[in-house]
Amino acid sequence: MFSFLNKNQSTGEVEELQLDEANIPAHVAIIMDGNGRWAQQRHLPRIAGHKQGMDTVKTVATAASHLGVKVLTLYAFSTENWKRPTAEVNYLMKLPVDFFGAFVPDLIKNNIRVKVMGYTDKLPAATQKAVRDAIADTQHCTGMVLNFALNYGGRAEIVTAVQNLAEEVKAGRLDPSAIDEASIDQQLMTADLDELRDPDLLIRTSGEERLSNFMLWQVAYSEFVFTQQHWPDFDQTALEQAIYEYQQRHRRFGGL
Ligand SMILES: CCc1cc(N2CCCCCC2)n2ncc(-c3ccc(F)cc3)c2n1
Repeated sequence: MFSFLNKNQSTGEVEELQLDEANIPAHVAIIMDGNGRWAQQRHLPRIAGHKQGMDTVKTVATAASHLGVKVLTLYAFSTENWKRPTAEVNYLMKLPVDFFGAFVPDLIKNNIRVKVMGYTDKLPAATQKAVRDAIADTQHCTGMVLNFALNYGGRAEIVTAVQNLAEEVKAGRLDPSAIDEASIDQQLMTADLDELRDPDLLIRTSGEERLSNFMLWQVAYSEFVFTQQHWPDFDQTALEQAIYEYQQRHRRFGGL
């Protein structure tokens, strides 16, 4: 059992809650929202929120790994984020470079492997190199997979999958009647996660209750937990609270 202290929202009392170690979600996906608002509330530039948010990535990845999560997917940059101010996009594109220098040694100590899904060929060369280095330097790790969604969009992912299948049909290698859910699963960017492709739990921080084009196919059966704190304020306790909420919905009572 993992126990943690929780402030009861209705009574205000602090209570000790337990997580069921046998019911930890294998794949947790997080939409890391609220970085800009966190900064603005402190009269800081928006990029200060992104920088603080990167520290939260390390805290939450370490906590998830210790809890026994097998895949942690983080929505770091969407295909829509290119519309943000140029200065902010340029800053964001440097974060994987900073991450690689600052956090990869700690990830290796925690046996955490970095994976990235998205249209990374559209990223600046220095960003692509940092991503390749983070993947290469952690590929020997056998613990939790830390999967960054980078220049990722759920609809674009499905369009690419359909285009690939259409090419197979056009080449005479696939009959349309043979296309099923498994065929599409195999064309998605999560295919190499095998039976851990689909998030068991999707968390979105900062109060918004939207998917924002994230893993649209894979979250078909996921539990959604929306939390109020901005991503830079998210921490191990917030993760434990979200998993506790997930477990209340997935009460197994000893069954499967
Ligand atoms: C390129 C956009 C971006 C933004 C970002 N933020 C900003 C958004 C939300 C808060 C977290 C910090 N992070 N944090 C880690 C990475 C990262 C990505 C790939 C990789 F291989 C290693 C690290 C990252 N990438």
